[in-house]
Order: sequence, then C-alpha cells, then structure tokens
Amino acid sequence: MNSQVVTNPEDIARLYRELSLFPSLSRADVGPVVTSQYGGKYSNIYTEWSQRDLDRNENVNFCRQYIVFHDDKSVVYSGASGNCTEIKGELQSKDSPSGDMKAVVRECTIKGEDKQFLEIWSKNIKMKSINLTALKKHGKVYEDDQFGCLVWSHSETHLLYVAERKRPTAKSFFQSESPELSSIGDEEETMRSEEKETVKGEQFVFHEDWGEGLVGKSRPVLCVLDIEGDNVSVLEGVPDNISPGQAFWAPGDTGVVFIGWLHEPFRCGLKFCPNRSSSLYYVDLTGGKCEQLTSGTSAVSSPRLSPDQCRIVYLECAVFGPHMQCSRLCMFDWYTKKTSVVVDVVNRPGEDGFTGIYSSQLSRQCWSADSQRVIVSCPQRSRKDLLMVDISTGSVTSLTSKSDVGSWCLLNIERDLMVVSCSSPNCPPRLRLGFLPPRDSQEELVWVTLEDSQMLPEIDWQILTFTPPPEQDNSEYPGLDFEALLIKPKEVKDGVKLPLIVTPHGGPHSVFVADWFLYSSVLCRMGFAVLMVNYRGSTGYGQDNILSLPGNVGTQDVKDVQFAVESVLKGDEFDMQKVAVSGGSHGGFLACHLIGQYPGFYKACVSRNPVTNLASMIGSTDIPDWCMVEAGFDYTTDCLPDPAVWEQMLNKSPIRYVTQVQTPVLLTLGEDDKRVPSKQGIEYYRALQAKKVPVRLLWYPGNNHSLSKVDAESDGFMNIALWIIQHLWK
Ligand SMILES: CC(=O)N[C@@H](C)C(=O)N[C@@H](C)C(=O)O
Repeated sequence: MNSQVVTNPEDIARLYRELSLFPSLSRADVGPVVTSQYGGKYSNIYTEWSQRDLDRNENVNFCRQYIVFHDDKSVVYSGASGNCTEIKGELQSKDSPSGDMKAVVRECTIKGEDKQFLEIWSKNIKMKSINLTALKKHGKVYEDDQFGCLVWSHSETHLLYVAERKRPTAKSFFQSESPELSSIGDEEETMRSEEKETVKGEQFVFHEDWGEGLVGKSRPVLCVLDIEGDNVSVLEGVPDNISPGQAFWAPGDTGVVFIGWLHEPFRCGLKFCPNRSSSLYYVDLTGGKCEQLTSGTSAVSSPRLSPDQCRIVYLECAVFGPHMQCSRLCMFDWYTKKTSVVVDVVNRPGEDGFTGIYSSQLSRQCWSADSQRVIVSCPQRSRKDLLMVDISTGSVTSLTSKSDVGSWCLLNIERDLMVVSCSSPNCPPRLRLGFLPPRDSQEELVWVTLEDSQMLPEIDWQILTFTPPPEQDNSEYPGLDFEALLIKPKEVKDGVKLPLIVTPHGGPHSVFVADWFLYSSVLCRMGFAVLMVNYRGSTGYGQDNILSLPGNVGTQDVKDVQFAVESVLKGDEFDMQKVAVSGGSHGGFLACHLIGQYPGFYKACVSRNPVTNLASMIGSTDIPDWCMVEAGFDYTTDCLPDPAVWEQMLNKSPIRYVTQVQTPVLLTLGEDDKRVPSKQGIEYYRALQAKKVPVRLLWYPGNNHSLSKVDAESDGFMNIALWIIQHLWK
C-alpha cells in the first residue's frame, strides 16, 4: 500500500527542529496609561515567552515589549517596541503598581556558590541589590505557580514573597570545631553565631516535600522586605500546621491574605491536585494575629482581589475524590466577611452549553475595571474558552465560543484591556488584545493581533463526538457522550490510507483542548493522523462526566478509546493495519490496557511513565489517594493496606493483562518521577521481557514525570517516531 510518511531520521529531526521554534507565551503585564505630548494615551505591554533551544539544550525565556495607543474602549494603534531580549537568572520579577519601579528575584553563581538577590530597579538604576542568601532569614525563594508570589504593597514600600523556612545547619557529632574560630578574623562573630545555630545528629532527618514538581519545597514562609529599611522579616502568626502561599496584600496593606494548605498528618503531591485541604487566611502585620476566612472543609486556590478592594474571588472544590473536578467560583466579601458561591458546580451542562469551571488557577489579574465581572479561561468540552462571569448574577457568557480558534488563554486584564494567547492545532500561539465591552452592552469584542504566528496549512483538525453504545453506557451516570480531536494531513495522495496514532490523555481527569501540540503537529507533518481522545472522565464536560470514571478505570476509559478508534476506522481514510497507541501517565495506563485487552490490534505502543499496577504504586507515589479513588474507594489519610482493596487495584491495572500483549512497547521513564515512580514502568518492562514481547526502555536521568527537559523531549520524540515507523511497516 502507498504511504506518504516521512521515515528518514534526518528529515524527521528537521521537521521537529522547524516546529519546535514556535515559542509559547508565559506572561503579559500591562503598564500604566501614559498621555503623550500630543494628547494620545498609550500603555506598554511587557510579555514573556519560552522557546526550546535544541542546540543549547535548554528552554530559553525572552521578553518583548509592545506599545498600544488606545482610548477607553478600543485599540487605536499597536506595535512592537524593539526586539526580543533573553532573560537570564530572573526567578521572578514584578513592576510596581505605578510602573515606577521593578522588583527582581535573581539567582546567580558567585565563586561556585548559588546566591539569591532581591533587586529594586528605578528608571535606569538598580537601586538595591539585597543578598537574601547572606541575610539567612529564610531558605530559597519559591518561584513556582503553586506557592510563589512577588507582590508590591499598595503603598509601594514593601514586597511580599514566599521562601523556604530557615533550617538550622545540621552537622555530625564527629565533625570537629572550625579551627578558624580560635583565630581572630573579620567574620569571627558571624561564624560564632552560626556555630551556635548548628544542630548535631539532624543531618539525615527526612524532610517531606510537596511532591512532584515541588521537590525541596517543604515549609514555606511568608517574607516581607521593607524597601526603605533594607529589612527582610518572616511573618509571624501563620499556624504551624499549614504551608502558606499565593499571598497578596490586604486592602490598606494592614496584613497579608494567603492560601494555607494543611500539611498534617502528611503532605500529598500538589501538582495537578487542587483537591488538597486548604483555606483562605489573613495575617495581621502588627500583631501577627491570623484569621481563617473560609470554612476549612474544602480545597481553595487562586484568591484574586477586586480593583475596588472589596471582594476576593477564588476557586473551590472538594477535598480528595477525583484530582481535577468542576470548581466553584466563590467570593469573600472583605467588609461583611461573608463567603458566597458565584458559579456552582455544573453536573450536567444545560441549554446554554456552559459546562462548568475547570481550572486550577485563575489568571493573576482576572477582574474587570468595574469590579463586577471576572474573566476565566477554561476548558469547555474540547475547546478552551474565555468566560465572563457577572459576580452579581452569576451569569456566564463565553467571549470566544464563536471563534474558530481552539484555545484561548487569558494572560492579563488591566483596565478592561485583555491580553490573551490563542492557538489551535494548526496555529502556534499568537498574542492578541481586546477591550472587554462594558457591562450589559451589545458591543462586539474586537481582537487585535500584536504578535502573529505562522499558520500551518498542511494540518487539518476537527472535533469528533461519540455516543457510547448502550452496553457501554454508565448506569449511574447515563447518557454521557465524549469527544476526540482528530489531527491529520490536509493533503492525502490518491490511494494513500493514513496511519493512525491514538493518544488518550493522562489524569485521567484532564482534557485535550484544541491547542498547539508540538508532538502531534510534527507527527502530522510526517504523514500520520493523530486521534486524541477525551474519554468519559475528562474535565470540561460536567461533573457527572468526571464522576463516571472512578471505580471504572481500566474498563470504561479503555472501551471509550477503543470505540473512538473503531468508529474512526470505519471511514476509509485510515489504514487499519497501521494503528499505534501512545500515552503518558494515566494515558500510559490506557495504552498498556489497550494492547492487553485488544491483542494485536495496535502495531506499536509508546508509554511515558505509565501507571502499570495501582496496588504497587500506592506505597511509593506522592498521590496515594489517587490510586484508591480511581480504583473506586474512598481515601482517608489513616487507611491501612487492605487485601480486598489491593486485589481490586491490581485487577484494574494493565499488568493484569500483560500476558495477552503482542504489541511491541517503547517505555520512556523519568528517573526522578515522584508521581508515577519509574518502578511502575520497570515492573511492566520485566513482565514483557519474560513473555518475550519486544520492549525498549529509555531512561531519562534528571527528569521527572513530564519528561519535559529539552533533550528528553526531543530524544523521546525521535525514538517514538522511529519505534512507530519500525513496527508499523514491519
Ligand atoms: C493527578 C495525576 O497527576 N495523575 C497522573 C497519574 C497523571 O495521569 N498525570 C497526567 C496529568 C500526566 O499527563 O502526567
């Protein structure tokens, strides 16, 4: 049979290099309004991007600024001001509210030692550079999205950030006193006090951290720099049993509002897990008095203060249960101290098509200028839309559902000027701007493109909907449908049938939105069709859809994927003999299940850090609750191993079907994966070797669950492509 697939490794690498050039947007800040000497008003927009540099083997971050002339509701002229500049060593940065100053947390290596500085810039001068490492008030500054923040006080006199709590230096009982102490030197006094702070016998004490992606982050503390006084203090009053983060200044700078995650009796992984017990707190600056502002019976995140400083919106979901669920958008009234639900959980989408809020994070700025509306970007079925929520009525209006762009992401909104990144499977991220129309107005939202990107006309994509056959309907949650994204080459030569790569997502409560995907676009340019399946249990389709899966993993999700594949194969576009399956994590669990439950159907399988045995994973993962919940059991932190539960977990795992596998398997594993430890993949690898099924294992040191370091990602791609080619054309 004819084929139009690119098989030469050099050509594949060329395509990968070409498409990996497209950068993604990570941040956009809107500066204050400036009135020019001619009376026109303009604002500067600062953007940050990230791009893979295959030659340097790292992701490079760079910034670009734009100037936007506007009146109060439309953009009059916009353009880039200058070229891109690479950002080096900046962990965090933030302009002050007036735009007059900028704060930077910088990391650099001096004489072989890592140091962190907090810099204050004003005009063209670096006014201050405070050596945080030398101050020894705290450990490393947190730069992550989970806890980290760098926030100017409203008065612009103080900065708030999060860092690891200071730990006394531990030394051995057998380490001799520093001989220098006996001689008189400049630093004698400092060394003496440091010596006093060291503790013996604590060198090897285990410090539990917050798991995957948050390694080494254990006891965060809230830190404040008094800029004038050059003084850093660690805020007192935060309860001992919580880890604070996502902090900001309270109205009037009287104190700090933050999220506190309960870290007792032990920490579970937080990344992709917004279902951890947490509350909103306020700590008073003067007396260190700490108040809990929300009930403490749920999981909350992303608190955002309104421009009028009267309300805080935040996301809320249940503790434990599925890791990603439909969230509530809640509000705390600063003056009445009352909380309310603005948008509730959507069990089943209604006539208006709104499927609920699925987001673990609101954009850093999300409020309209009138403090009456909040903009949320989140999955709605297989698209990511911008939703406008009216806080008084709770009504939700999609600002983007009519567009043919698949994914919209809010980077910032300031004085109603929205800055967004939008993309589709055939279009890498673009930077756009648009003014939010006034409340109750019928005005159309007009988007202006600030930075365009090249469309890839060779790539075609569509969203397919599937209704499971009656025997696969879920009796507890009947009538649910699901979707898949089909990405395929636009031009297919006469007589050519396309090979198909089936990709179920991980999670399992996650979703493929019609976004730009590097792997899928390269595979498509090589001549493959890619079917990305949002089986029942995915986010973005209503809470019932999510709840239908726990307890049914290994059956309902597997059958949905197989049903989608077989439905697609009924058309005559695809080659039934050339179907491969590839997935990561829970997607890897599904890939392994599919080759075990449908022996010989798939001609090649690729599995990244797969869950292969829930029963053996529970004792070693950072999310033990996930193993029980997905197997259909409730989780409590004090539950002990139960043979009946373990039996169920084993029975629902791919390892149970390994004896039926005929498909050659490529395993890609990250040595430092805390989420699905590499031993899961190794367990499966050994079982396949014993059965003499072709298997290849790629081992990526220094990589965690995502295998996203530049060399692991590019090497992984080449090996995946070549493995599939090798076994589809055998
Ligand atoms: C909640 C969670 O992390 N589950 C993992 C088993 C998983 O499937 N992760 C997904 C999101 C992945 O692609 O890594």
